[in-house]
Amino acid sequence: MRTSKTRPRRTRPAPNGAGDAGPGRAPALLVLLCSVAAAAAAVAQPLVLGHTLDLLLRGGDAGHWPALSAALLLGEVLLDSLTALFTGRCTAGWTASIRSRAFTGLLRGVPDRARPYSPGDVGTRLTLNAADAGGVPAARAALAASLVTPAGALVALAFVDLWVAACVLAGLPALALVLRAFARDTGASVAAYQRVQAQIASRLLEAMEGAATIAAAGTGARERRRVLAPLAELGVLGGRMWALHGRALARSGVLVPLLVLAATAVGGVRLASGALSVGDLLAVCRYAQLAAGVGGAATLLGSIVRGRRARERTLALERLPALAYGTGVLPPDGPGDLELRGVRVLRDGREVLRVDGVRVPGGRTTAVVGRSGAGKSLLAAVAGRLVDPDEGRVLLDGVRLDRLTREALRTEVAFAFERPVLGEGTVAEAVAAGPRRVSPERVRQAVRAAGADAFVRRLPCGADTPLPSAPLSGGEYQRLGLARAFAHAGRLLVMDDATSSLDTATEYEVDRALRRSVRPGTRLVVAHRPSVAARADRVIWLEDGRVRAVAPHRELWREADYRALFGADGPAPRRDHGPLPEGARS
Ligand SMILES: Nc1ncnc2c1ncn2[C@@H]1O[C@H](COP(=O)(O)OP(=O)(O)OP(=O)(O)O)[C@@H](O)[C@H]1O
Repeated sequence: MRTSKTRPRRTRPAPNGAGDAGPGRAPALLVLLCSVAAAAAAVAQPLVLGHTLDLLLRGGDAGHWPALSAALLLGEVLLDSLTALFTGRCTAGWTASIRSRAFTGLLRGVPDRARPYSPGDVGTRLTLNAADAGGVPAARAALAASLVTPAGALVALAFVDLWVAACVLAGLPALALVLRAFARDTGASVAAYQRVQAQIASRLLEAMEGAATIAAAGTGARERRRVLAPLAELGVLGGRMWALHGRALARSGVLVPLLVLAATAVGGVRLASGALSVGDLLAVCRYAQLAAGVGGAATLLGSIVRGRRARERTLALERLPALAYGTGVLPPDGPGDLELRGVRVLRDGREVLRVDGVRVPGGRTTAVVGRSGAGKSLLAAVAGRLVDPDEGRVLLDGVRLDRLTREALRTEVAFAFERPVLGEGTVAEAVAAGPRRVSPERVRQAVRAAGADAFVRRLPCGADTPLPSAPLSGGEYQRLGLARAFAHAGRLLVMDDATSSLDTATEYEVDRALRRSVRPGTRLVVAHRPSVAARADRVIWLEDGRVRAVAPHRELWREADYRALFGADGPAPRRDHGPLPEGARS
C-alpha cells in the first residue's frame, strides 16, 4: 500500500458565515438597561411611598410626593413593557443567528460527516434547541437586573434601619444555597431531557419517511411503540426537572415569608421604640420582600442552564468538519483524466475503501460495480471530492482535487444521485440551479437528454411548474436530477446510481443522449445493472472496499464471481452482455 507523503489538507471546522455573528450586545444591553431602570423604580417606590404616607398622616401638605409616587409606579409599568419588548427582539435575534450558524455549518460540512445526525435530531437542534439557546442573552441580562432589586432593597433598608437590614441579610445565605443546588442539579437533567426529545423526533421522522413500508407490513402498532418508547424516560426526566424546580420554589417559598415576617417583627419593635415611623415600617416591609425576591432568580437560572446546553447542541452542527479549498485551477481543455493514488478512507477506525494506482481515462465511461457496501458510493464521493480520503490523493488532469478552488472543482465536476434533492422552485429553475448560470436552451437540451421532456411537457405549466405541485414519480424526479447534472456537466460527471429508477429501455435512451448531446467528458458511473457496465469502456470492480479488478465488462464477465454480482449464474456467454450502443466500446 502506497501512501502519499504530502497528506491532503484535512478537514477544518467551518468558519462562521458572514452576517451571522449575532445581533451583538445591543439588544441584551437594552434589556439590562430597562430592567435595571425598572428595578431602580421598584426600589425607590417604598421610600417615596413611605415618606408620602408619613406626610399625609401628619395632615400637612404632601407637596409633589404623591405625584412622584405615581410617576414611579407608571415608570415601572412602562419599563417592564419595554423590557418584555426588547427581550422578545433579543431572543428572536439570537435564535436566528444561532440557527443560521448551525445551518450554514450543516450545509458546508462534509455530507458523510453529518451522517450521525439524523434528520429528526437536526430538526430538534435547529428549532427547539436554537430557541432555548437564543433566550440566554436576555435571560442573563434579566438575571443581572433581578439581582439589582434585592441588592438595592438591602441598601435602602440599611438606609432606613440597620437592624432590619441585618435581620434580612442573615437570612439571604440560605436562599443563595437553595439557588446553587438548583442550578447544579438542573444541568444534568436538562442535557438528558434534550437528548431524549431529539431521539423521539428522529424516530418520528423515520416513521413518516417509511410510512408506506409500515402500512404495507402492517407494523403500525409496533412502530408507534418504537417511536414512543423513549417517552417513559422523557417523563422521568421531566418529572425530575419539575421536582427540582418545585423543591427550589418550595424552599424559597418558605424562606421568603419567614424572612419578611422576621423583618416585619423587628420593624414593629423599632416602631414601638420610636425609632421608625409608620411610613418607615411600610417601606421596611416592602424592602424585605424585594430583598427576598432573589429567590425569583431560580426560574431565570433554569432558562440559562437549559439554554446553554441547547446552544452546545445546536452549534455542534456549526463545527462539522468542512472541506478546505485551494487556489489551483485545472489546465484548460484537459481530457478529464482521473487518478486515485494511495487512497484510503477510514470510518470508525475501520478501513472502508482502499484504491491505489487506479486511472479513469479522460473522455471515457468507467463503471463502478460491487456488492452492497463494497464502497462504490464512497469511491464516487472521493472521486468528485465530496469527501477527502484519509490518506492518498485524487488527481484530475494531474492536479490534486484538494488544491482546486471551490469554483474550479464544482464547475468541472458534476454529480447525479439516486435520490436528488431539487428544492421548491420550478422544474426549469431546479435544472438550471448550479455553480454557473446556464441558458434556457441548455436547460431544455439537458431535460431532453435526461429523457424528461415528455413528462415535463405534460405538467400543468410545463417547465414552469413548481416542483412541490408537480406530480412526479420517483423515476421522473430522478431524471430531473440527471438533467441538472447534464446541464452543468464539466470534464467529469459522477453518476451514483442515478438511473436506478429508470427502466432498462429509458436508461439506454438516456445513455445515448448523454453521449450525443451533453458536453463530452469523463463519466464515472456507479452501476448495479450489467447493461450499464457493458456499455462502459472499463469497469472498476470493488469487493469489501478494495479494487478486485479493473477491466472491460466482457473480460470480467468470464469470472463466475463477477457474473454472480448481477445474479447471473452459469458459464460465461460468448457475446457481450446487454445492449451495446455504437461506438461505446474502445
Ligand atoms: N460515514 C460513514 N460512517 C461509517 N461507515 C461508513 C460511512 N460511510 C460509508 N461507510 C461504510 O463504508 C462502506 C461502503 O459504503 P458505500 O455507501 O460506499 O457502499 P456501496 O457499495 O455504495 O453500497 P450500496 O450499493 O448498498 O449503496 C459500508 O460498509 C458503509 O457502512
